[in-house]
Amino acid sequence: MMSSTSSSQMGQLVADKHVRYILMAEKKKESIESVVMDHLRMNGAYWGLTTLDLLDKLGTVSEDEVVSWIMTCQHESGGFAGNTGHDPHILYTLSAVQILALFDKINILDVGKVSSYVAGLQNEDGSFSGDMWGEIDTRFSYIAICCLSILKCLDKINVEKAVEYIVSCKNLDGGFGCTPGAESHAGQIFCCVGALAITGSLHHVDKDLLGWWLCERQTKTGGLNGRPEKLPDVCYSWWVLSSLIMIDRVHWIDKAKLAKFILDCQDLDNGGISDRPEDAVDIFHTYFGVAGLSLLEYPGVKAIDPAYALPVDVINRIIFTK
Ligand SMILES: CN(C(=O)[C@H](Cc1cnc[nH]1)NC(=O)OCc1ccccc1)[C@@H](Cc1ccccc1)C(=O)N[C@@H](Cc1c[nH]c2ccccc12)C(=O)NO
Ligand SMILES: [Zn+2]
Repeated sequence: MMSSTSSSQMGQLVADKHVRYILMAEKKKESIESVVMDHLRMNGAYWGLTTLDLLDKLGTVSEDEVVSWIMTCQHESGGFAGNTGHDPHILYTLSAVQILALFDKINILDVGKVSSYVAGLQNEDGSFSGDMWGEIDTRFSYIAICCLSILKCLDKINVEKAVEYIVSCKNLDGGFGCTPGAESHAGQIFCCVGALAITGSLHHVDKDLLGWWLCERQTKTGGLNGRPEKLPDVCYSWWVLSSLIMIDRVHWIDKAKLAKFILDCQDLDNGGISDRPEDAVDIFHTYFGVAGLSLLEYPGVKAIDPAYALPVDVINRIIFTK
């Protein structure tokens, strides 16, 4: 395709190209990468649709088509699978609930059934398993708390025990790991800080100690990495930045340099954003790049809630209406 971009577009968000990239990806169901990601399709739908909404283009997709596909992924247990006919998992149940929230269609759910599926995954020690096979990870604590909060059913779990378990995963560096004693990782820190923020328990976080670990993630390129000595990656623009915002320490990083890093990861011709400059783009990094720019208040991108990972107008509609 002839390159239609001008040099002036360098350092600018080519929003329309990203919209077209996402809509094309939706259509290319049989493409190799979509087959590989087949079991994650519910996550992929959440990434693509939330990006479209952040760019104010959710209206370009057929709501009925998406919603009816989502419902074909619901299991009799109430949980959702990553694709039609696959096994239910807490990961995909959150994505399904988040997509329905985008379309203001939570009301088509049997909320009791979905919330019982999620609440049923809480263990004696307050932790959460991802599905019936029992794997435990603080990622699942976040997913359960975020999902039940959107469904207004947090009373179905033992929130105190859930918080107690998350705090038991705090490390001496102020960060959090996937289980008690596990190494701090930006992704797990987002999950634990997000869950504590939603449950009003951020007093358990040492904001200066954790803020220091997080701001140290910024490399000389302006990009953020997930652990010391690692390469920067656009998706950490979400895991690290949303955590810094939730603990009020975002002024400790250079926001302009981070925005430039994200913009330099765009494919200016075909749309999409990659994990780092010159790499192949994918839906996952396109979402986390646009969401990162939203957290940086980039012009033309709607505001996203750092804890719920949904547009602020969607959260306001849920939290402030009965
Ligand atoms: C399975 N995934 C991953 O392992 C990615 C791989 C990666 C991308 N860039 C560097 N590595 N890593 C990843 O998601 O790590 C984030 C994370 C967050 C919290 C705990 C553990 C890991 C990616 C898919 C992927 C695979 C390969 C390349 C690009 C995307 C993925 O589906 N991640 C999921 C993990 C996840 C699902 N639900 C969550 C809720 C909260 C936090 C994370 C998730 C995600 O971020 N969904 O929104
Ligand atoms: Zn990444």
